[in-house]
Amino acid sequence: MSALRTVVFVTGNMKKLDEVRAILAGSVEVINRKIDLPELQGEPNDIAREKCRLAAAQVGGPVITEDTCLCFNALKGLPGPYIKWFLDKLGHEGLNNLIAAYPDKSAYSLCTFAYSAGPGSEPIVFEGRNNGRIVPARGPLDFGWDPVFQPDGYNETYAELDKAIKNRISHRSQALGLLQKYFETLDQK
Ligand SMILES: O=P(O)(O)OP(=O)(O)OP(=O)(O)OC[C@H]1O[C@@H](n2cnc3c(O)ncnc32)[C@H](O)[C@@H]1O
Ligand SMILES: [Mg+2]
Repeated sequence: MSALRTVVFVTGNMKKLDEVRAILAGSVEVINRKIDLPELQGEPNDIAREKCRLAAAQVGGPVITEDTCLCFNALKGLPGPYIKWFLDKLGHEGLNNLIAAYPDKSAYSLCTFAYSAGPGSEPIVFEGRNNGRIVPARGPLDFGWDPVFQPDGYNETYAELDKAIKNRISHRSQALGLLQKYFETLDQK
């Protein structure tokens, strides 16, 4: 059997780290570096790439980074990459209020992982997306906007779902599935 691949994941968010470790368990060993990286404004893809370039430069070696968006269709994709600040300022109720005037409560969670082989090496991005809708908060309050996002096909919010189910269907697990496939192609070289 080949040795586990080890990768440095630069994030300040320990809940993300827990999920990434759970999803990649048995295939990739994840080492955390907690560096607060500045984040660009703009499109999710560009934000994710730039975050990864900065992380690779700081770490001086191969890294992964991740940027998560929560996009409301009634608001043409906003708050998107700015969800962290909207959630901080408005809370779960405020997120619901943002779209109170719109009949369309549909939303999607979008996760963009970026991998750089090291400083100067152009990041490669892997996107995962899960459709759902915004609901009044239900379930444990310990991870971001999980209580207000109900994925399509489920009667529970992300927060209410068993962690193993969230980790099977989430934006994050879909993006990591693509990253794992990419790592497999590297292993074959
Ligand atoms: O250091 P980084 O990796 O940037 O960590 P962060 O917490 O700043 O994360 P983002 O910049 O990607 O902002 C995403 C926001 O969405 C939250 N979030 C991320 N993934 C989530 C998930 O799966 N469920 C609920 N909330 C999530 C997270 O707590 C932030 O408030
Ligand atoms: Mg961040």
